[in-house]
Amino acid sequence: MGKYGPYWRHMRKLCTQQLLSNVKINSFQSMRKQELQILVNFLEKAASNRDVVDLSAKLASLSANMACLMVIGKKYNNVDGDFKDMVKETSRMAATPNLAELFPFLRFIDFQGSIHRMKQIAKSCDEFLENVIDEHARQYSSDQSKTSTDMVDTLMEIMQSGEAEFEFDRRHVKAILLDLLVASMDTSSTSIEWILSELFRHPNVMKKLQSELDYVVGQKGIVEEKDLENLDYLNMVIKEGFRLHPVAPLLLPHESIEDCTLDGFHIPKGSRVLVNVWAIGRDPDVWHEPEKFIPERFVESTIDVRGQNFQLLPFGSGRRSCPGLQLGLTIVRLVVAQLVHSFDWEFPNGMMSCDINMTEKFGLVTARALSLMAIPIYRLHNK
Ligand code: HEM
Repeated sequence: MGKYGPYWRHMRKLCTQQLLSNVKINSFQSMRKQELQILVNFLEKAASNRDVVDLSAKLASLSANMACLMVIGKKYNNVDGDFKDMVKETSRMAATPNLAELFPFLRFIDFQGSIHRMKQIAKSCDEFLENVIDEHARQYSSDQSKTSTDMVDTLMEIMQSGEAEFEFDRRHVKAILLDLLVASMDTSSTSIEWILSELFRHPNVMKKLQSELDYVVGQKGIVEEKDLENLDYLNMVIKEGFRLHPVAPLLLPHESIEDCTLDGFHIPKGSRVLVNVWAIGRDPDVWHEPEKFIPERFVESTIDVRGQNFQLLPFGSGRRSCPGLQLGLTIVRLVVAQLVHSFDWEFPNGMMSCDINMTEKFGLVTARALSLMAIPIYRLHNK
């Protein structure tokens, strides 16, 4: 979301107060329920056929559909293919080391061709978002009574009302839309994949979580968002998953805004600072048996993921921390709870759960290197 300053502060305030507030997030609750139900129906069918499911692909599609419905009002599956490629390419390019940052003279010859490619992508994104805004404007003029639904509607209302405290036109709307889409698409699904992978590898933890779900949710089958606050063990599982697998292992690059000294190191103002939250989460000076997945370590612990406890920072901390934390946490907790409550899981070719490959693929969002493949077994009607 750009460099820290008055512009950034206005944009951040707009995002947190208008787009990612609890009221706004709750207004998308039924959409989340509907999308999750589509996945559960698919998995029930796969269970009756004993089909192997590519959970990574299914979760990516669920999370992208939720993000696109919320931001631009249509499913990712119905968006044109060019846009999907652009989003993937933007994340890939953002994670590719750029030599021109170390050797500024290379910027003029665009040694890696990245500047040229970024300009092409920016142009295509711009065209796509212009179309999205035009479509919304057309719908609005043909149906004045339409109440605000997706985030484009909200942003256009702010733009047209002229009530923004700062200059706010189409350029700003497009910038916010792109940020929200890129930031929300892969983060939730990748977190869910890692947490499920750990649960698959730890059948005792899985059983304990299913017992909690049976007790709190019962046999009604559907986990409601209001159930989440009563699922203490689920919360521990989620924290432990984020500790071992923060999806942005180096957060986003930060910049020091004043000179400071840290552990005897002088860090001049204007330095690029990368915070290795992956290493912090596995630091043996901070965590007992850090490589092991033990949700019980959070029993009677006040450590949380919201940026107050520096040993666990999957969403960053402070003014640049993730503004989508509440939404991201809701989606991750809801989807994990539902998939664990409705199904037991087996693995293809007689593979044992302890053999699930946990290799990481480095990127802006660090995902599993190999897709998570599993066979769902519907468990509720057996009880
Ligand atoms: C489980 C899901 C998510 C995780 C783990 C996550 C994690 C993060 C992290 C680590 C950062 C960088 C913080 C830093 O550098 O200090 C970030 C930034 C950001 N996130 Fe999230 N995020 C998630 C979901 C979302 C969602 C759903 C949205 C919006 C709909 C969102 C919007 C953003 C934005 C706009 C930024 C940039 C903030 C800035 O530049 O100041 N995130 N996120």
